[in-house]
Amino acid sequence: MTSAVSPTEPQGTPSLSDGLLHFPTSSALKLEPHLPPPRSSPSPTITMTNSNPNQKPFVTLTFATSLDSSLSLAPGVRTTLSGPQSKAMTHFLRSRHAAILVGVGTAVADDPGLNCKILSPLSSSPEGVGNGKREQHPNQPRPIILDPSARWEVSEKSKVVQLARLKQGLGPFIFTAKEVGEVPEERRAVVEGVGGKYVRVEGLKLKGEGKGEGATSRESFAWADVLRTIKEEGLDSVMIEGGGSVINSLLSLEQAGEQELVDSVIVTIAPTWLGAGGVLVCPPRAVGRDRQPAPPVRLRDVSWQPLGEDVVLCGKILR
Ligand SMILES: NC(=O)C1=CN([C@@H]2O[C@H](COP(=O)(O)OP(=O)(O)OC[C@H]3O[C@@H](n4cnc5c(N)ncnc54)[C@H](O)[C@@H]3O)[C@@H](O)[C@H]2O)C=CC1
Ligand SMILES: Nc1nc(O)c(N)c(N[C@@H]2O[C@H](COP(=O)(O)O)[C@@H](O)[C@H]2O)n1
Repeated sequence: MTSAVSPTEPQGTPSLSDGLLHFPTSSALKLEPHLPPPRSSPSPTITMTNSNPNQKPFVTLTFATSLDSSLSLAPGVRTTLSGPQSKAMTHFLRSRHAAILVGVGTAVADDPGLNCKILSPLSSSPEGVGNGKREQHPNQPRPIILDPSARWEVSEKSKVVQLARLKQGLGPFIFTAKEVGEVPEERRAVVEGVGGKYVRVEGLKLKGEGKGEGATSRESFAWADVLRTIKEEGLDSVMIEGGGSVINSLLSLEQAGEQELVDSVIVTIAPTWLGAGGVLVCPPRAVGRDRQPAPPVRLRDVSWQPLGEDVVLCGKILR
């Protein structure tokens, strides 16, 4: 971790007095080959459904990791890994995606804002000399929370709700296996009151883990169903931020060569070891038909960009 920064403390950013972040154009240009096409207009408050729902959205897998592949010190502990410059990079990515997806574990642990705090390009410089005003970027991503059993106790106090109320972000779409009528009425009212909604995803599967005594099962959507639902909501691109269970389940599909869902991978690597007990990015190793380990997943078209004390790795999954 950086010299003066505690990983569990909120960290300083290259923000100006109003909290807005600046990401230099020169750094943004280096990311361009790894991004979806620019969004033409700000996200509408009411999303239009897509006329061609059969394709999937552009999928960017992006997260910040330590040198020992940890996303956080422990499950449920919000942990700062990105330094100021790479944090600004993440918020730039948020301006370039129609949606941002996290699992309910992250929503509960982090109470995230899931908005974009990048300065509007109309402000044209950190000092705001463009149109003379300093404004937040107009392209806000739609927060999506994967919450099959609707366990997230979203309320007026949730950061994502507060930001949407202030028009500094969009209301969340909560992907659940529940019928909308089964979701507690007060939570539904909060979410719908800021332009969000509960979205029922079909095709929930029970995944068994372990055998015999102590075996558990957990509910999981097929990723193809999640992505199709995102596209049907009129959202053409999604950045998948975490946490561990979301990232590992997505990577395990790529690892097994079962499905090719991820278009781009953008990882911030921070110069720190979080130690044992963290939430790891470590997908299960794929096994071939002969029961031997399958070739591991690798990135191609790789680029590395130092940002402050971190390095940002971009690539595409080698097919
Ligand atoms: N460093 C970073 O960039 C990030 C760090 N984090 C950290 O990760 C930790 C949370 O990670 P986890 O505990 O693994 O929780 P998680 O955020 O991955 O959520 C797990 C839950 O999401 C749901 N889920 C996941 N995959 C699903 C699927 N295919 N279908 C349906 N539902 C699905 C399930 O309900 C599951 O219990 C937190 O400590 C958080 O701070 C989270 C995001 C980014
Ligand atoms: N890029 C990045 N760097 C870190 O150090 C992080 N801890 C995270 N976490 C992700 O960002 C969310 C919190 O940020 P906001 O409140 O939404 O601004 C958190 O929930 C993770 O998804 N990311």
